[in-house]
Amino acid sequence: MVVEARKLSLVYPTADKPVTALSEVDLTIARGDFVSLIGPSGCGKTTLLRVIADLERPTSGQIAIEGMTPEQARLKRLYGYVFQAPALYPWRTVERNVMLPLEIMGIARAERQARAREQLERVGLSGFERKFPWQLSGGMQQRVSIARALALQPDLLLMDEPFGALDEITRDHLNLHLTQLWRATGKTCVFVTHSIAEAVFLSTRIVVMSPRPGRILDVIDCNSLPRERTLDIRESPEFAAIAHRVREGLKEGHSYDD
Ligand SMILES: Nc1ncnc2c1ncn2[C@@H]1O[C@H](COP(=O)(O)OP(=O)(O)OP(=O)(O)O)[C@@H](O)[C@H]1O
Repeated sequence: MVVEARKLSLVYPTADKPVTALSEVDLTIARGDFVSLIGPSGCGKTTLLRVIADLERPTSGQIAIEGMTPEQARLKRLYGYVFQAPALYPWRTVERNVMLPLEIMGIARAERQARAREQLERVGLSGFERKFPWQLSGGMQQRVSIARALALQPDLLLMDEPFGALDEITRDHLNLHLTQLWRATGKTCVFVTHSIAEAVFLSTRIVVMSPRPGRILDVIDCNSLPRERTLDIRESPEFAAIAHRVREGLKEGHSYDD
């Protein structure tokens, strides 16, 4: 298992009263899975992703990443993390943004550049190496941040609503791109989203979370959909059936506020 969490709880101590963000979460993620976390705003999706990434420590429960503690996994750079906003340095070119984590790791310049170019090609940005982030669209910037996460050659890719701020057409395009990239690389992905359609389109499994404190209400298998996904699968009855089950799960948690 790439991720194994047992009875994971996390309470944020705040000035007035403690906030329970996660409550007894059990989750296992196998190699090559694409798992989406979906749930209402504030239900603890980002917190769960941050616990996997060792950016937060759980208050109780256990979590292992490839059999290691999250800290060991972080130090071994087993994961790449893509944030909600692209978080690129405006004074660095696209290529030098992708090279930055490799620079920090002390990787030689030639290798850094080769890896950055390879990953930029993977996300369809060959030819943009020397541009600055502000010369690119929002969708392209987010592809740069995916390339940056991939440049570390992680086993696990953690993505926190990477396409949330983009228009629907760009989002469709990037979803298609991401599913192709996932198939080509065989990476394990954990993806936070608010969008039912996006979760169904991308995932092998969807984890439906309750409003705060975040608990897991349902884990939905998406393998009735073909592994190779094209945008037209969204018109299929299998797609509709899975989307329906996600919606029902969210409703059960009294969280469906559309
Ligand atoms: N550092 C913190 N200190 C105190 N409370 C926090 C902290 N970080 C998050 N919270 C609270 O914990 C709960 C879960 O937050 P989290 O960001 O994990 O939710 P989310 O599901 O990712 O939300 P969204 O979909 O809006 O991004 C929220 O109520 C949030 O206000």
